[in-house]
Amino acid sequence: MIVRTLQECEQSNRRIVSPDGNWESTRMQLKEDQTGYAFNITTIYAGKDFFLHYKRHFESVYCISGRGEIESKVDGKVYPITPGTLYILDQHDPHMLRAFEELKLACVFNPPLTGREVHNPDGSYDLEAAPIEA
Ligand SMILES: CC(=O)NCC[C@H](N)C(=O)O
Repeated sequence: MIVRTLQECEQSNRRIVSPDGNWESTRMQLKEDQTGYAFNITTIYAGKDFFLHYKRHFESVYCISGRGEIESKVDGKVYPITPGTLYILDQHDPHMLRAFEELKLACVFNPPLTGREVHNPDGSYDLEAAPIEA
């Protein structure tokens, strides 16, 4: 069994701040845990509006707090994000993410993140980013 707290993870190199200034994410569970998926607590900063496209990952995102929306760039549909909303990117869907207020999100990735992923210019993550201790 592995037990970690958000507080201890936030105070370690598991907390990644996006260089584009849009978000930060605390990587609580990673590939090195050998479970086949990763679990992160992500904060999207208020007012941010940006493009994401996980070409090599599936992601499920559960809203804990805040208010925003997700727009599919496949069909243009817009879905509100409020506490209790889960969106599942099961088709590697390109999308816009908008935070009207700061969003606190619980995010699961398959395949698992390796540690220091930040977005490529095309909105994707690489499959093997540097580990957190790098
Ligand atoms: C919702 C989303 O994908 N935000 C970007 C950060 C990501 N959740 C991560 O933890 O790397």
